[in-house]
Amino acid sequence: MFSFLEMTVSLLWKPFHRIANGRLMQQRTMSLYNQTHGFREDEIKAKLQQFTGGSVDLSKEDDGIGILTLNNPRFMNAFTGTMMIELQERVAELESWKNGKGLIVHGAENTFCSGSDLNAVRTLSRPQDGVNMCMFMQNILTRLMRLPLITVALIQGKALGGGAELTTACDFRLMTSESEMRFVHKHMGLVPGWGGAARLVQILGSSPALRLLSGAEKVDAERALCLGLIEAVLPSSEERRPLQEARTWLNLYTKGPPEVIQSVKKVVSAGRELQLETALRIEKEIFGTVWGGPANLHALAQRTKHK
Ligand SMILES: CC[C@@H](C(=O)O)C(=O)SCCNC(=O)CCNC(=O)[C@H](O)C(C)(C)COP(=O)(O)OP(=O)(O)OC[C@H]1O[C@@H](n2cnc3c(N)ncnc32)[C@H](O)[C@@H]1OP(=O)(O)O
Repeated sequence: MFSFLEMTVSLLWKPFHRIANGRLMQQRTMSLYNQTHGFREDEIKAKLQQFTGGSVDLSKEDDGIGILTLNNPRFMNAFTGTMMIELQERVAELESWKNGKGLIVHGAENTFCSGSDLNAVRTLSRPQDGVNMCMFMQNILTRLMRLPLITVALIQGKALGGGAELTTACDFRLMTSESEMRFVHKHMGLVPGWGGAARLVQILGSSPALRLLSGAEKVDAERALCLGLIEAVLPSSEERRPLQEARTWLNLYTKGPPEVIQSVKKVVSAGRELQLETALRIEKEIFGTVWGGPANLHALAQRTKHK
């Protein structure tokens, strides 16, 4: 089974870059699981629709930074079934955001997310229901991870279970000093199912990942920074200022035209997921979409000195 980017390489690279970019986007949105894996998306969505409450809100700002808010604070922003479906819809919107450069994922009312809604989990207790929900969320979080945007999880309060897994699907994580991440799955007789284990190993290496999963250890901001799980501990812990601090941090990496920022993320995604030669070919093709482009020609005309 070819990965979405390896299939991209097999495409004839046409001189009309917009066609190529369009195909790149199409490949990016291809799902990990489909009917050949026994995944019946309509069936799982019909089940998830029964578990209502909360919302996943998206604000696409003029500066190219999106704010994705997990909004179910009465229940610590736990993911209801309808929130899982809304997350899929928001990710699809972001995949086609031409002026997008960055995304901050956070929770409402000073806490991140406490994982799946346990009321839904108790009802979806048949093994196949769990596997179907797992494939549904892995499809979404893989598409989130592959967005051509620089993504940051802003962790305030608690990121537990699937909430902790969601943070690993972002490029970066920022925590406030009183926040906590915890992969509690072992205490539920489970392992991560939304892809959090595989991504945690990629982020930390297998030994630290095994400790956090087998110990279901509380990870505070200081320890997360020491592990390399987060980029920075934000100075403020009250409700609203951390979001501004996260925007300021993200702005350090999203200065520039959207097409350039998106291309930077695409070449890094290729290097992160693909065999070297395939990644090199993708890099070459993405390079071809920006070489001689408006940003490149403007920079050349400026005789810029990078002091
Ligand atoms: C693949 C992973 C995925 C899965 O297996 O499907 C999962 O993520 S499973 C869920 C894993 N998450 C948890 O087990 C967290 C459970 N919650 C807690 O441990 C605590 O609530 C907390 C998050 C540490 C917060 O504790 P506290 O500050 O004491 O607040 P409360 O416990 O009173 O919570 C307030 C309110 O919210 C409800 N709540 C919290 N988390 C969930 C949840 N995941 N699902 C449903 N409801 C949740 C909690 O029950 C309280 O409601 P009331 O009891 O009605 O007041």
